[in-house]
Parts: sequence; structure tokens; C-alpha cells
Amino acid sequence: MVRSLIPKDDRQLATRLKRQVMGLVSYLMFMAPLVYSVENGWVGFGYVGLAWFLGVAVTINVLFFVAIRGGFSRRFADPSMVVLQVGLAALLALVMAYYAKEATVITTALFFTAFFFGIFSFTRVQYLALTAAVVLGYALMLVIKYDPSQRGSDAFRLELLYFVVLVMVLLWLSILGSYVVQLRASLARRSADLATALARLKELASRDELTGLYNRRHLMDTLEQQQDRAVRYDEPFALCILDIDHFKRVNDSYGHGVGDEALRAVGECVRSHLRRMDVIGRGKSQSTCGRYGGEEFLLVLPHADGADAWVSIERLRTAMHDSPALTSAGPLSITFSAGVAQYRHGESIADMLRRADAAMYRAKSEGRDRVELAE
Ligand SMILES: Nc1nc2c(ncn2[C@@H]2O[C@H](COP(=O)(O)OP(=O)(O)OP(=O)(O)O)[C@@H](O)[C@H]2O)c(=O)[nH]1
Repeated sequence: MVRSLIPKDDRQLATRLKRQVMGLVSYLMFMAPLVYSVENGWVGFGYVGLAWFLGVAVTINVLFFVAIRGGFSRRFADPSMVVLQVGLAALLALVMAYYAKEATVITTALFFTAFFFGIFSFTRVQYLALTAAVVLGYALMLVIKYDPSQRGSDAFRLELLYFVVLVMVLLWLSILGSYVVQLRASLARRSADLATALARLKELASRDELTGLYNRRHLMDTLEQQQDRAVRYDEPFALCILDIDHFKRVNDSYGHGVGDEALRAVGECVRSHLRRMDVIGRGKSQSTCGRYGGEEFLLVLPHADGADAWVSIERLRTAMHDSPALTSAGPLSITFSAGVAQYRHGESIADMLRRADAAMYRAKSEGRDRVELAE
């Protein structure tokens, strides 16, 4: 039952709730030693008192569980409400300290357990403040528990001993606990930095250095994703292989450097054309373009059938035909030939690419500066 109360799709919430269950189990753990103490008269209450104590502890835990699970606690800076929870647990431990006779060990263990939960978020100041509050509370409890005539008794002196030891242990726990909290925070920072660096690396690994467009590896991944989607949802998608016409002449006439500039200009023209097309087809997944090889580009057009894709690439062809690429050698007239293929159910990506390639070669052989639709 508890398992179904802990969501699987929200890891943070699941962790908070698991901690809450841990807190509940911690109290139930004390049941056997408490029963044993009641049985032997080592605490100043009977079974009714015990039922009250455990009842209050369990109710507090269940209320916190509900507040966290229901989202109420999200409005606080600390959605686990650890400060409040540890404070209440320490208060319960003080109540137990008041009633404890020979069973003082249970009180110490209760304080220990409460302080332990601070490890999940307490700062050193919070830990020390809690220690100070407990010390004050314990001192007050001693004043209430022992009237002046009892303060010379062995029981009182023993209680003072427990008190001093408790203060020592709680101080030690505060320092150690806040150190663990700091370690956890620095670990979380490092793993966040690592995740950012990894994302940056992935981004770099998917880009073509010259044009900044996606590289062949990323394009192949995109094509596979589109193929999966097309199969699963029975939706079309198309691709286009675009090859610059007579690019060798650009290199031969103006040098490789200017050739590179022309490639960048073509890349930018393709990218801005696709961006415009995506704005028109709002709400659908975005098109992808990248450098497929030397002077070849590849475009992936989700949701498009062959005819749609052809129209879109034909517009791009006209745009490129009409606007020269700006290079340091001046404006250069650049055209391309392209082959467009629509995905056929059941075919491999390699076959689809082969068909688009064949269409592109047909465009070349029929005079260049053309877009052909694959058969
Ligand atoms: N500047 C530059 N040139 C490149 C790059 N990659 C490939 N090329 C050049 O692109 C040219 C491709 O030439 P070809 O395959 O003969 O084709 P083409 O001259 O474009 O002629 P068609 O494709 O038949 O229209 C070669 O000169 C390559 O050196 C690059 O990264 N930078």
C-alpha cells in the first residue's frame, strides 16, 4: 500500500516520502523497548501513556506524509519540513525524558534519531540552534521533574550526568551532521556541473565544426527517431539530400577558404529557411538540417510527405538561386541540386537515403539547380 503512495515519476518527492516512512519506522522500532520498560516500571507511565506517546508520534509522521504527498509542503523553502519535524521529534524526546526513570537510554536514542534526520538538510547554525533549544528544554524539564528537595538525590545527580553526556553527544552530532550536509551540497553542486559539462559535450559532439549545423552522426540518430515515430504513429516524414552545384569551381577559382565561407553561407540559408518553415507549421516537431558530407547537406522534415517536402525545398532552391552567398571574395552565385524522399513503411534508413541520393543525381544529370522527388 505504502509503495503505491510513493510516486515513481517524481524522484524528489519519492525520496522525501521514503524519508518520512523511515521516520515512522524509527518510532515503531522503539515500541518493543518501551513495552519492556513499561512492563518493568522503568518509565513513569503505563500502557495508556505508551499508546498516547506512540499515537502522537505516528500521527505527526502521517500528517507530514500527507502534507508532502499532497503537495502542501511545496510552498516552503524546505518542502521536507525537516526543521519542524526534527524540532517536534526533539520535543517528544523531551517528554520521554520527563517520564523516563531507569530507561534513560531510550531518551538518548530518541534524541540521536531526531538529530540524525537533520543530516538531510540542516546547516551548522540550525544544528547548533536545535542543540541549544534541547539543552534549555532539558534543563527546564529537570527543574519541573525534580523539586528542590530531590536535587541532592542520586537519581538527580545521575540525571545531570545524562544531561551532560547528552549535550556532548548532541554537539558532536551537530558538527558531524552539518559536515555531512556540506559534503552532500558540494556533491550535488559537482554533479550539476558535471551534467552541464556533459550536455555541452553532447552538443559539441553533434555539431559540424565548419557550419555549426548538426553533423552526420546526429542526422543519422534523428532519422532513426523519425523512423520509429513514423512506424509507431503511422505518420509521414521526408528527407532531402542537397548537393551544391559545381562547388569545385568555387574552390578552384577563389581558394578553399572562400569555399568554406560559401559552405557556411549555404548552411545559414538552409537553417533560416527551415526555421521559417517550422514557424508556419507550428506545434509540430522541428525540422533538422546538417552537413552530410563535403558539400552535401541533409534535411529531415517531420510530418511532411514527399509533395510537401518537395514544395519546401523548391522554395529554398529559389531563395538560394536568387540571393548570392556573401564571401570575402564578393557575392557568389550558388545553386544546388536536391533529391527528396518520403519514408516508405518498412524500408531501412539506408534505402531511403539511397533513393534520395538517386533523385539528387537525377537532378544533377537533368541540368542542376533542380529538386527531384525520389521514386
Ligand atoms: N572549401 C571546402 N571545399 C570542400 C569541402 N568539402 C568538400 N569540398 C570540395 O567540394 C568539391 C566537390 O566537388 P565535386 O564532388 O567534384 O562536385 P562539384 O564540383 O560540386 O560538382 P557537382 O556536384 O557535379 O555539381 C571538391 O572540390 C571538394 O574539395 C570543405 O569542407 N571545404
